[in-house]
Amino acid sequence: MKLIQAKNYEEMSEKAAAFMIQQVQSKRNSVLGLATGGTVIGTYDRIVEDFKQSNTSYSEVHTFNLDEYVGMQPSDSNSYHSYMDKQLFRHINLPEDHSYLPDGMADNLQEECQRYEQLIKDSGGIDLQLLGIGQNGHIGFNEPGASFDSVTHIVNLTESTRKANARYFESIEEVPTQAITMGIATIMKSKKILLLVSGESKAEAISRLINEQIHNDNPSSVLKNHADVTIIADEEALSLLKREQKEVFSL
Ligand SMILES: O=P(O)(O)OC[C@H]1O[C@](O)(CO)[C@@H](O)[C@@H]1O
Repeated sequence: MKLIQAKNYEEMSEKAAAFMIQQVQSKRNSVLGLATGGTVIGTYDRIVEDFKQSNTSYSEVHTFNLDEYVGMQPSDSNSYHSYMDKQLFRHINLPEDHSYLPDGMADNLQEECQRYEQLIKDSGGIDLQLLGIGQNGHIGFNEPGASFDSVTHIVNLTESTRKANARYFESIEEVPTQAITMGIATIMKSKKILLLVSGESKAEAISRLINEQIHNDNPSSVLKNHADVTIIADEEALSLLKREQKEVFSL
């Protein structure tokens, strides 16, 4: 794992956008794995700014999102379909039929999981997967206890994740109880992984990822088994790590 330290959220977002843009510029038909949530919004903003000012083209790129809520219409403002459209897709020249998210409204959710996993395989696999991390160490919606062998599947969301995501809804009761998520094995098959971590609320999660043994109690710890992971984290997120620990991984 490599660690790139950033001063704050803005600097983390700039560095992350530069990393993603570099991927697309070096391989025009990159397959990108994308995440939702608060952490990655600044990164998408900067990718959009760059698109407006430069020649970076997304016309040959394909994207696969990590997850989507079960039982939520794509048109619902809280769906991850809506989030991606609002934050990124409508602002860049990514063809409409090049972006994929799981269909949380599918009649047969099991079949939908298999179909999604197959689509990723058929695309040639993900070149660069962007990840955030949950306070409990989740990646995608792979909650503590998730099997490291899991592929795309349906999950029951933990109370802590529903609480953390309730900020986007009127009340916690409205937060869905299930989601479809890429599994840990799906994520680990990506050729490169970029993990973004920002703020004090994630300090414990990143400290556990670096300090603890690899165990499925902490899903993010599996990333230590991947050959090409870059973490971009800001000072608040790194506040529980000692200087020597940061230096071991720093670029
Ligand atoms: O960036 P946030 O909002 O803290 O969320 C962390 C992670 O949890 C999720 O919301 C769950 O999938 C991811 O989308 C995100 O990367």
